[in-house]
Amino acid sequence: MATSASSPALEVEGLGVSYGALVALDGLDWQVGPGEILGIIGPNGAGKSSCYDAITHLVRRRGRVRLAGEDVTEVSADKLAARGLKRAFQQNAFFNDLTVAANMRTVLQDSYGTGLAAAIFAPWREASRRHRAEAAARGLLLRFGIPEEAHALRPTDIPYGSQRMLSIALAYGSGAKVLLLDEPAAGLGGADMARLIALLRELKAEGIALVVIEHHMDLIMSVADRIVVLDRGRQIATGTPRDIQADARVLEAYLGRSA
Ligand SMILES: Nc1ncnc2c1ncn2[C@@H]1O[C@H](COP(=O)(O)OP(=O)(O)OP(=O)(O)O)[C@@H](O)[C@H]1O
Repeated sequence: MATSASSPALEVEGLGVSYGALVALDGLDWQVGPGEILGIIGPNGAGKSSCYDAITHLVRRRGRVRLAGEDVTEVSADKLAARGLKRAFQQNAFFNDLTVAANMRTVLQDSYGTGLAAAIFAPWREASRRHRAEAAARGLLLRFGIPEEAHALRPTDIPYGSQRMLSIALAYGSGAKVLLLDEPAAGLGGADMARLIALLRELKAEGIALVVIEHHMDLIMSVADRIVVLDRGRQIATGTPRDIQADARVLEAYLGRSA
């Protein structure tokens, strides 16, 4: 069996999804390594989100999924997250009755929680853990570019750019080996876009494997190491941003469709 040191961080082989008679995805084969950014692009309805649903085991699918060389095709979504495969969704998903800081603490709970017995019989330990959880949440929020003054607010009361960063921070949680991002740049303007690009490069430098679905071509062409192009559920091209920009099949998929 392949070792995790020599294996891709995430690999899909023959990945396919059908919704009833509709084949939304067929025969996808790609991999992403630690410290690499893989872009996934394609026209609306090409199958990009279905690809994430298939990887994270939210839909029935064909093919294999491997995480650090280990076949995880049959592993459930929550266990995949525990193994470091994390996903941020296209729509921001927060606990809206909690503050930004409390949202962050909630996703860190598994790493810092003590359980009921400890809370009752060793409350000092619980207090110390809570203090560490608060410090960790604050540190993560700052690292993801969410300023201190936003921490006590509700997520929907902070600027939209910070909401997008918060959704990535919540997905990252206590750490990720592979991070799947679905249109992180949607709705972002200039300064927020620059902040996002800097963050993606930081996560890459940390050795995280990033997979980024994106419609924003300038962003994906500037940050991705390689790009997979989907069209009508099929992987029509794979290569560097330069290869992809020169690929006639890609231009055809985006521009040349007559029907
Ligand atoms: N739950 C579902 N039930 C039935 N069909 C679905 C379902 N989810 C997606 N589809 C269909 O599968 C195809 C692929 O959809 P998907 O959302 O994966 O594409 P996408 O590339 O992410 O699109 P977009 O860029 O618009 O988000 C589309 O034809 C879509 O209508």
